[in-house]
Amino acid sequence: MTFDTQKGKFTALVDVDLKLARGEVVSIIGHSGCGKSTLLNIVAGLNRHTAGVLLLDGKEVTGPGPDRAVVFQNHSLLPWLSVYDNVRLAVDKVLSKRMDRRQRHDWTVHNLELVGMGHALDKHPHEISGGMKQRVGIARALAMEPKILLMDEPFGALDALTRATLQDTLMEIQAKLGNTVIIITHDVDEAVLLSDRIVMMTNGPSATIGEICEVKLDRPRRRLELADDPEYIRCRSAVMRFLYERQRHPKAA
Ligand SMILES: Nc1ncnc2c1ncn2[C@@H]1O[C@H](COP(=O)(O)OP(=O)(O)OP(=O)(O)O)[C@@H](O)[C@H]1O
Repeated sequence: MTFDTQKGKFTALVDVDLKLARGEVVSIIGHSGCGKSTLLNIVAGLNRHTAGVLLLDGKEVTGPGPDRAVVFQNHSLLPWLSVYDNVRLAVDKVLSKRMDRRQRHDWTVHNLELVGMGHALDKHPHEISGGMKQRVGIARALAMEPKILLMDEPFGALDALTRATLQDTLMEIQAKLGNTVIIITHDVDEAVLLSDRIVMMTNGPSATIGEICEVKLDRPRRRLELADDPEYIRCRSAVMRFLYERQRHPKAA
């Protein structure tokens, strides 16, 4: 991925070769500015990659589409619409050919209930907490039945307790629905807790995949039980070593 900038060409990513299995949860971790969002935006179709190819179910994708829904760090809800209408808008846009009005209503409510927001359908974004807004954002993304759920630091702006609750919600939903998820995070514990694989990016410019850690922990995962688990500790220190030993100095890397 090369950007044209005022100072000339800037190569953000090179040779990123990654294949996800259906139902897999993969997190992307790396220092600030290494190109995580750029990579996610390529998958989302928001960035047009300048070389290489992106395949989904064997077909090339070249732009955004409802088969890839994004949850951003800052919810991106429409402030003038209720919680219900924020999700309903996406449902109407994506599913009106397949579902009649009644079904679209039920589907909207169902997805909000799935994330624990069934009690706040008529509230507006300014009336609910940051964690609740993220829940609505996740409901909106899930309601589009994407093949891949793309999450760009979805819990990064939340306090630690709310973050933990939402991580648990995400794991419960993923266990139920089998979603394929790519999640960007800065949080090593979050990466180990949520992921089947952790993709560690080298520092930019010309960032690439440095290492991949496979997390061989059974599901469901419970954070308290994991703290002393040898596999948890192994993955955690593998990521820490990568980030703070090998990729510590951006220039040298
Ligand atoms: N549209 C653009 N034009 C020029 N350069 C860009 C553009 N988008 C991103 N970059 C550059 O690409 C590099 C990667 O940016 P990106 O936002 O993907 O990093 P990141 O790993 O997501 O960072 P952070 O963790 O801080 O969010 C940065 O050097 C950034 O300045």
